[in-house]
Amino acid sequence: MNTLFPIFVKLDQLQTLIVGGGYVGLEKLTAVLANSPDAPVTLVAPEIRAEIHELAKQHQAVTLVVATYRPDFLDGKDIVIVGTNDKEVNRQVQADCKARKILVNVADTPPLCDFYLSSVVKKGDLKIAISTNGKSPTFAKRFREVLEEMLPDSLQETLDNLTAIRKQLTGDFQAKMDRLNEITNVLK
Ligand SMILES: C[C@@]1(CC(=O)O)c2cc3[nH]c(cc4nc(cc5[nH]c(cc(n2)[C@H]1CCC(=O)O)[C@@](C)(CC(=O)O)[C@@H]5CCC(=O)O)C(CC(=O)O)=C4CCC(=O)O)c(CCC(=O)O)c3CC(=O)O
Ligand SMILES: NC(=O)C1=CN([C@@H]2O[C@H](COP(=O)(O)OP(=O)(O)OC[C@H]3O[C@@H](n4cnc5c(N)ncnc54)[C@H](O)[C@@H]3O)[C@@H](O)[C@H]2O)C=CC1
Repeated sequence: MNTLFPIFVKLDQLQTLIVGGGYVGLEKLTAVLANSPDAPVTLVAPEIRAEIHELAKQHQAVTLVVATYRPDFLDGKDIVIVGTNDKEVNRQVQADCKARKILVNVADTPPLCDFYLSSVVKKGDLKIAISTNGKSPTFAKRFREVLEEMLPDSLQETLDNLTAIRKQLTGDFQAKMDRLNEITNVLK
């Protein structure tokens, strides 16, 4: 049973720290910015890949720090993603986060994660997050591609129309809900 509880987090309003500036750091920073381009993210590592420098240039709210991890990097942080090539460092960051009640993801160590990243399907304002409970990230990626292919671009128009109708509807909560259920019945 997949007991993970999915939520959609407003990273724009939170402070994120990524520890590690290699392939994993790049992958996670890319995932964050693809969803939340203006999120304030600090990435710390003694060596930072050129692609990460490129990304940081395109996203004003990203700060790169060339340094080895120290616990004070956690000051003021809400969420941490760690993926260095030093397992001891990863474990230390995780322990420091737990002590401060900061949510932490250790990229290649599921048991140490408070949350997992998901595969994300996007069609305009519609966003679908996929989890395989850590069983197969590759399946999640492929299934994302299938759904992306399947969903029509006109979905955004549908959502915009429904927003307009939703704003115009009068009556009590139940009446509005009944009307919206009726209108969207065609989607089934
Ligand atoms: C548990 C989790 C924790 C977390 O990282 O958050 C985790 C863990 C691990 N990933 C590993 C490997 C790979 N991960 C990917 C890709 C993605 N991994 C992502 C999430 C997650 N990965 C979380 C669970 C998500 C779920 O429930 O499905 C995605 C969805 C989101 C993202 O990372 O942004 C993103 C796809 C995004 C997209 O394209 O849609 C690929 C494929 C590729 O890169 O093409 C490979 C190689 C092939 C393979 O192994 O499948 C390994 C083995 C490491 C090793 O062998 O050393 C572990 C550790 C382990 O399993 O023990
Ligand atoms: N590359 C991949 O797609 C995957 C990698 N992994 C594992 O994840 C780990 C990281 O992989 P990569 O990013 O590819 O490694 P990498 O060698 O490209 O990068 C490692 C990064 O960690 C940083 N680092 C090392 N010590 C640090 C410290 N004390 N504080 C802050 N940063 C520090 C380095 O400066 C570098 O930026 C490896 O152990 C690898 O086995 C697991 C799954 C997939």
